[in-house]
Amino acid sequence: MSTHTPPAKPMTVPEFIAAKGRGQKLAVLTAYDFTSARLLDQAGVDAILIGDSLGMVVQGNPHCLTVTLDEMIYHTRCVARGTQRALLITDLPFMTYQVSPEQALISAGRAIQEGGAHAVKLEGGERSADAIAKVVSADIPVMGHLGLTPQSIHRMGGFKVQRAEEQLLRDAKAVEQAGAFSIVLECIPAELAKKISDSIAIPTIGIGAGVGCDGQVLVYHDVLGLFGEFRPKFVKRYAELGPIIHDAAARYCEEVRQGRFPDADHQFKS
Ligand SMILES: Nc1nc(=O)c2c([nH]1)NC[C@@H]1CN(c3ccc(C(=O)N[C@@H](CCC(=O)O)C(=O)O)cc3)CN21
Ligand SMILES: CC(C)C(=O)C(=O)O
Ligand SMILES: [Mg+2]
Repeated sequence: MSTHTPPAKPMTVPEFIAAKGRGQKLAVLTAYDFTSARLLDQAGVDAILIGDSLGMVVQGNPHCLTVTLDEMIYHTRCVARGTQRALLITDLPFMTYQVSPEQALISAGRAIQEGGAHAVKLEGGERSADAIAKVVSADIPVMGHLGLTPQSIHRMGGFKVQRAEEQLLRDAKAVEQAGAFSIVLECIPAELAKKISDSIAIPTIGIGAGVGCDGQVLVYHDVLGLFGEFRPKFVKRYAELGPIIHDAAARYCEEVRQGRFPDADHQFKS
C-alpha cells in the first residue's frame, strides 16, 4: 500500500507547464468513466487523459479510427464527475480536426463546453500547427502528440516505433510555436525523446519514449493488467487485476449455481 498523499490543489495548465521548470515529473493516466477517474484522482495523478484509445479498451475495436466526438464527450462527462483535482485532457478523435482549423476549434469547443474537459489533445506536428493555433486562439489549451500517432495507423502500417529524427524535432518546434502547452511523445527512441524534451520549453509526456521526458502517460487498462495479452515493451503493469476479476466472477457463478449465494447476510428479513 502506498502512503503517498496527493497535493490538495487542483492542477491547472500554468502549473502543468511550470512543473517542467522545477524539474517536477508529471504523472498522467487515461480513464474513461466515473469510477476509474475517482480512483486515479484520489491517488494523485496530475492529469487524466480521456484517450481515443477507448476505441480499443472500452469498445473493443482493433484501432481508434471509429471513435466519434460524441463518444469522447460522453466519456469526458463521466470522468469529469469523478474528478476534483486532476487536469482533464480529451483526445480529439480522427476526422474531427483534420479538415480545417475551424473544424478543430468547433470540435475542441464541444469537448470543453459539453464534456467538461480543461484541454484537448490532437495528433500531428507541422501538419496540425494551424489547427493548434486556431484552437489556442480561443483560449482552449492544446496538447500535441508526436511519434506513433495511432490515428495514422494506415499510413504507418501498424503501431510502430517512429525514428525520423529531423522531422520529429521540426514537428515539436512547430507544435510549441503554435501555442500548445505540452506534447505527448509516443513510441520513439529514448535518446531522441530526451533531445526533443531538451529542445522545447513545454513539458513532454512520454509513452514508450523513455525517462528523459518531463512526464509519463499510460493506458488505465494496461497499468492495471486488465487488457489481456496486450504487452508492448513500454507497458509496466502495476497490478494484475485481470485474474482477480476473473476469479471473483467465477466464484460468484459457482455460488449462485450451488445456491450458496445469497446467504442470510445478503437478503432482507420480513
Ligand atoms: N491498451 C492500449 N494501450 C496503449 O498504449 C495504446 C492503445 N491501447 N491504443 C492506442 C495506442 C496504440 N498503442 C500501441 C499499440 C501497440 C504497440 C506495439 O505493439 N508496439 C511494439 C513495437 C513495434 C516496433 O518495434 O515498431 C512493441 O513491442 O512495443 C505500441 C503502441 C499505444 N496506444
Ligand atoms: C496513449 C495516449 C497518449 C492516447 O493518445 C490515448 O490513450 O488515446
Ligand atoms: Mg489517443
